Amino acid sequence: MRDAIEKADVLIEALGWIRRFRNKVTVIKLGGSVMENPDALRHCLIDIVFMETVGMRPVVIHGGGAAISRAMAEAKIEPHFIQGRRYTDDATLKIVEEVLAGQVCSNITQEVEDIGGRAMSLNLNPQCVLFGERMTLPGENGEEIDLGHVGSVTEVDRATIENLCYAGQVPIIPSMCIDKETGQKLNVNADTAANAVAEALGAEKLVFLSDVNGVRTDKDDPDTLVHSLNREKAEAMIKSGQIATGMIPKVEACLETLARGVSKIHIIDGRLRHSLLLEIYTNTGVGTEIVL
Ligand SMILES: Nc1ncnc2c1ncn2[C@@H]1O[C@H](COP(=O)(O)OP(=O)(O)O)[C@@H](O)[C@H]1O
Ligand SMILES: CC(=O)N[C@@H](CCC(=O)OP(=O)(O)O)C(=O)O
Repeated sequence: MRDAIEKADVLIEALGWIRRFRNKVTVIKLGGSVMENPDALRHCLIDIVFMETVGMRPVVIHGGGAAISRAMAEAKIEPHFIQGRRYTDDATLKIVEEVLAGQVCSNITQEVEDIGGRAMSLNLNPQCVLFGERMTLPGENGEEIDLGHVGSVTEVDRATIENLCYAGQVPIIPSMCIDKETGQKLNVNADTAANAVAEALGAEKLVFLSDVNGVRTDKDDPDTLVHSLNREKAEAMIKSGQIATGMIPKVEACLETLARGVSKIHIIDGRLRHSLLLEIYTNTGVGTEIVL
């Protein structure tokens, strides 16, 4: 009986949060690293179906960097990353599209349906909701670094995403966009895509599900988790090399998005069972909160 009462207590604790986030959009970025673990992915998707069922409006943006690199290895193409972004030539773009807009997006959509939720894949064919333009990165001496077919999102089809949400469907969006002027498909870093969508939708929350417990001062030591990270500290950690690889675009994009009005951003461990529910529906904060 005591166990049952404790379970009911948990539901009551969630009640306030369920009310607070009812009808509010939360953008969830599913990192490729967490999707490498099918059990972890399944539990993340169960949490997302729960959120939708209790009236939240979850929107999923997914990456798939590890799966792309694997497919490239099979095709004997060496991946090349510049400041956390994949240099994308024609052959790489073809693989990115097959893996992200094809396999990964379909797998997530199918799995949400298998769990009992409703999902809609917004891959490029036939429906694209992310539009953008080719981007470059600034080099050390002020020159522009070319990344090939890599883009940044400049326009989000908000109406399509919101209509799906309000019809009880979870939109599943791969991190690719189309350049409206040229029709060219572009590879987008999934963290920057998630930030663009959160900003365009005026999301209440943006949550990154990764394969680490958050930002750490020593990237290999989970005990060095930084619970709250502001711009000054983030910039210093990037400069010193403490924040490296894929964590750089994630943190940079989060700081930009906060400055543009999304109020809550968290990086949490998608491998920790129910980390998403813990973050949203309990008083136990997990991971790193990014603040201005
Ligand atoms: N300071 C840091 N704290 C935590 N992780 C870091 C840090 N610096 C670099 N990383 C790396 O960033 C990775 C997460 O980014 P990324 O590989 O892009 O994953 P995801 O697929 O979840 O976006 C971690 O697995 C870790 O290796
Ligand atoms: C331009 C660029 O780097 N695009 C990424 C898109 C996928 C991604 O970001 O996946 P994760 O979230 O798993 O890292 C890439 O090609 O890997």
